Amino acid sequence: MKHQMIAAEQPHPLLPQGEPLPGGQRSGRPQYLEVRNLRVVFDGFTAVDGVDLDVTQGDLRFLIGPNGAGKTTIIDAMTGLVPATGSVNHTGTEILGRKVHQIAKLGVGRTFQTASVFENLSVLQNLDIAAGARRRPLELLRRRRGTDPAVDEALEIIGLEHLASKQAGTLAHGQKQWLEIGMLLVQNSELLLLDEPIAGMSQDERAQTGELLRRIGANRITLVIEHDMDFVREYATSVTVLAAGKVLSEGSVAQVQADPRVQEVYLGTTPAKGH
Ligand SMILES: Nc1ncnc2c1ncn2[C@@H]1O[C@H](COP(=O)(O)OP(=O)(O)OP(=O)(O)O)[C@@H](O)[C@H]1O
Repeated sequence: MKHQMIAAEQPHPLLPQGEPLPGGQRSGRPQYLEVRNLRVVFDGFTAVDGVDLDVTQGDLRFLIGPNGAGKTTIIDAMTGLVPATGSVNHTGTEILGRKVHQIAKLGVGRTFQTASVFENLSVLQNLDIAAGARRRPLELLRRRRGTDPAVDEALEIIGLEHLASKQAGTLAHGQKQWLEIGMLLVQNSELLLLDEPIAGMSQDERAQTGELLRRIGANRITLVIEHDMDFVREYATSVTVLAAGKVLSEGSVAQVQADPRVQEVYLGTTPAKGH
């Protein structure tokens, strides 16, 4: 299937703009995520214990921490999957307490550890369905007359143009994850919450995913949960370390790695006196 070329003189908001930077965009009015005192309690067990987070558009923030630290629960709370208290502000709009589909409509997109694509449909059909979620009636009418530029752009960005007509269920593990990310792109998700996107990937797929995150992270707010420290070192522009439901440390990769509290949590070493 032939896809429409993207006119260079008409950049679409999906197209990458530069590279992610520590601290995110510093000019204009960047979008932001501001989490305050986020708390999730399961039957008396506090899984997320008063978390504050600030992430600016253009920053590629990684959320790391030992098993059970509360990383996935934070994303679940932000996307309406578990009840929480506190505040989650997406560029001036409070999203905590809203329903899952309302949060998605407010530009918040997430992926799961296991990709959730429609296995029996083609790559293109998956993207088309995702795009349908954001189309207005006029756009739906226009859609019937040709391909949706946003779908073509997403195919290009995730590198699956050559597999557009392939059944999603037959894709390699990494390709499914990229398709899921593509589905968020066509929904115009401005805030991306990605839960261990490289889990189970080959070395090649990891590198390609890292480059994909760089391409899409430059003009979005991106929070990535990750365990693989080599990947974090390579691609994070900033890191938040979580332990026992609380933020333990935050900063550049070098800063958090040098933090004795982080070393203690990861390696069980005793922090030096005075820290
Ligand atoms: N639905 C639930 N009911 C009860 N406890 C839960 C529920 N979901 C998570 N927990 C508990 O909350 C804590 C945080 O879990 P969470 O999955 O957020 O950790 P995580 O940092 O993402 O861990 P991992 O890196 O292993 O995925 C864990 O102790 C977990 O057992």
